[in-house]
Amino acid sequence: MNPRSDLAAYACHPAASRGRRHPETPAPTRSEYQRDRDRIVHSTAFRRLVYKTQVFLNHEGDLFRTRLTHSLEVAQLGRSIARSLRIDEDLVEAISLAHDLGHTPFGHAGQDALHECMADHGGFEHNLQSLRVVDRLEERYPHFDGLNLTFETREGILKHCSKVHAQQIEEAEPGGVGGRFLRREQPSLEAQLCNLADEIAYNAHDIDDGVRSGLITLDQLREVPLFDEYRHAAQAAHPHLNEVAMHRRLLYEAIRLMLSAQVYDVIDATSAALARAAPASADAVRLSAPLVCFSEPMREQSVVLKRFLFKNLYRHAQVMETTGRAKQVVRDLFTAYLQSPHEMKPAFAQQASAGDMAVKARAIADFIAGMTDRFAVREHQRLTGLRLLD
Ligand SMILES: Nc1nc2c(ncn2[C@H]2C[C@H](O)[C@@H](COP(=O)(O)OP(=O)(O)OP(=O)(O)O)O2)c(=O)[nH]1
Repeated sequence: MNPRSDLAAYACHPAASRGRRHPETPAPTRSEYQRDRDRIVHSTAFRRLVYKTQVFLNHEGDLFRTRLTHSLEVAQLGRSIARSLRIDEDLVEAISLAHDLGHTPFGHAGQDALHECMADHGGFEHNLQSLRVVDRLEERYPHFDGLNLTFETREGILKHCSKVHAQQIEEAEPGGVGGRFLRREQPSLEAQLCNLADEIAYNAHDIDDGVRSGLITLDQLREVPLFDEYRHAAQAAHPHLNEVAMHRRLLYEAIRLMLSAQVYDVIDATSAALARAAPASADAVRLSAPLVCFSEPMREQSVVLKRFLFKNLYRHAQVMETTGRAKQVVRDLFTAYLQSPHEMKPAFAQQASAGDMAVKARAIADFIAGMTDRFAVREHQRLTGLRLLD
């Protein structure tokens, strides 16, 4: 091991990685986690994120977040916190950029519909699918499937996992990334940080996209104390932002202040938790509760913001209406490929015809999950003659 003085003892040190499933010669100039990050950025699944829904369907507007811009924002927030905590920024970046690779087209609507279609075949879950993408579905290297990422990046990607799935992963890969769910252990600090950065990022950008879309208003946001506090701070510091023509800048400034406050809060609360727990190694952070955390008041405020977004944006009638049509597209695609697997790309068609019903269903789920929104819409039109989404 080659300890790096910029990293704390509790950080994941790349030279002490638990390694890759297929051994490879180390890169001459890059750390193992840099190499993971680079593999993710060059993957096909990563490029597809640009045309995948975060909340608003991809065709609804060019300026809304997509899974790609969301992942970049998570990486940005994660890296800046990681540097302050002296944990590995490259690992945080790799996990952040890969955490949503398994998302279906049409965001939560697509995932829910695919989960229903797969009810008799083990279901569908985007976290498991993200791992499946980096472990199996990417086809880029001569001697292995997937990207052959390090244990630490793969473990960070698998944010949630049921006991049943964890057991299956553990049987296939003893001592692997499923084990911590069976032992009820937290992952590395880098992975813990990505989970929180994900939440901070989407809470902030969904306010921005929600107001941009007109589905929520600045006035409504008065009921969210976290946002309201920084809106008032922005108005007090810059009175000209009260003019109606300046309201977009007011929104940005309030979000900017809110983001900064959350970042500093995580740094302070986590530093205090680390000081109390005093973990002497990367393994010593694997406790039952996360060490990367908000302070209690910030956590409570963040929950209020989340609830507001859920009620007023994610369950808005207009979002629900497109959600219904997006689910129909996914269900119809699944039915069409079940009847005619040869309509899929050859690799998936071949897979579907090579096994029993469960193998066939999984091949169809993999094919659909990999689609971008617009590819799914076009494919649906080709197979059904209907255009449900424009
Ligand atoms: N349209 C819609 N969007 C939702 C819903 N629930 C969450 N979202 C939005 C909020 C965020 O922009 C994003 C977060 O979803 P993710 O799938 O990335 O995170 P989630 O916490 O559901 O899963 P995760 O813990 O990351 O595995 O999706 C929903 O029911 N409908």
